[in-house]
Amino acid sequence: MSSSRTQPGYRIASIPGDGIGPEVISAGITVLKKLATVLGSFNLQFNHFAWSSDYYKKHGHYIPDGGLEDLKKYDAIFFGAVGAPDVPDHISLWSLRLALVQPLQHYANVRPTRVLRGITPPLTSTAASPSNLDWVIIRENTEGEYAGQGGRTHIGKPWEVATEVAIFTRHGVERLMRFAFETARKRRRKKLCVVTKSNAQRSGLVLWDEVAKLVAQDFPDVEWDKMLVDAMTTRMVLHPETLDTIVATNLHADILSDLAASLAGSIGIAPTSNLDPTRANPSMFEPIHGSAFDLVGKGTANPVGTFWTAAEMLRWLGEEKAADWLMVCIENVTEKGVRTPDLGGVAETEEVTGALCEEIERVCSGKGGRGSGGRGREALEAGEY
Ligand SMILES: NC(=O)C1=CN([C@@H]2O[C@H](COP(=O)(O)OP(=O)(O)OC[C@H]3O[C@@H](n4cnc5c(N)ncnc54)[C@H](O)[C@@H]3O)[C@@H](O)[C@H]2O)C=CC1
Ligand SMILES: CC(=O)C(=O)O
Ligand SMILES: [K+]
Ligand SMILES: [Mn+2]
Repeated sequence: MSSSRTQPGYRIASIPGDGIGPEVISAGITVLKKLATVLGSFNLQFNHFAWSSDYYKKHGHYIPDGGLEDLKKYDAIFFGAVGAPDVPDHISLWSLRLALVQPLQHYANVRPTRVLRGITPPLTSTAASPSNLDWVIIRENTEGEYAGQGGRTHIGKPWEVATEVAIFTRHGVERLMRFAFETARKRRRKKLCVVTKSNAQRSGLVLWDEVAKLVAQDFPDVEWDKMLVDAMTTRMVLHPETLDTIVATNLHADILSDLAASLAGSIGIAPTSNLDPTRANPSMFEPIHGSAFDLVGKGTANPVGTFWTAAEMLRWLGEEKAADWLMVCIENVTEKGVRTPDLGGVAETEEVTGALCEEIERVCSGKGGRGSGGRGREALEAGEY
């Protein structure tokens, strides 16, 4: 790779996947390359993997032999989405996304949500204002309801039986709870809400609660509470200011995090990090949304979720400052009103991407100033963001 002795370089495996995945990943790579060029403090090298539903239809598999081992040579994976109208969703999801996060032990799925500058959340009559909707949802990502345990017998017969067994291991729950408490501890409010359903789910979720309580003893500085998942939806809508860090099971957090993104504006803005916190394997970064067949080819997919994802990826790689600057530039663009239709705007994916590249040039190359609209480099260096 091309990194000089003084510059860190990162090898990124990009897997755009299906539907709008390639549209938003291409936008994300454009922005990341721009940022790396303008800052000049690190190098990024992208290698593309064509693993997708089209590839599956040609080859009979999503991940070729040795593919997983290849991926392990990269510093991070930049993923779009998987899912196509002519492949059953459980085949596509299990053959690509879940076929990566499980063996790569991406047990912590991290989903921050807040109201970006300039965006008016859809439910303006509730409390979801920028100052009080600022959350991180930690989703258990390798077991629970998506452990893959189950099966079907007597297929097609009237007496057919199908099982879908949720798996909760003490090891899996404990490592996730530790990660969640640590995340909460690093945030200003040091608050954690443990989402559960231990009234109806009387085994796995009872273990979940017990382990949360045990782990909490090691974090006396974190204020925590417990909430049943059904009631949690109302708390998110009506009392967002009472929440900060949230930990939930694979299924519960999958649902709550789409709700969270929409409360903050749109499913099109939110990022996801699939982390192996031990760093034994490269972690994987993707927007929260899926392949959105309904938007494919229209050029209006919101790329902001992928841009925010790119910032989270840089942060995980150790490029904290670049991540902060990218977020400031993203919010300068949302504040200017260059937005896709899901956010009430008229801009296309390409226009938002172009506006962000211009903003990166303006702010990060030192040309930006406080008076020139949005926030500039001086403000960044003064810590005013
Ligand atoms: N991580 C992954 O790869 C995921 C894959 N999927 C797959 O994606 C396919 C479609 O699933 P859906 O349930 O429809 O979820 P989806 O997230 O693809 O779309 C839900 C709704 O949000 C809108 N939307 C999504 N992303 C957007 C963006 N960037 N900008 C503007 N609007 C956006 C879509 O137009 C649609 O109306 C399925 O095959 C599903 O299995 C779904 C979620 C995650
Ligand atoms: C598959 C899915 O919906 C997710 O990972 O969020
Ligand atoms: K995705
Ligand atoms: Mn989801």
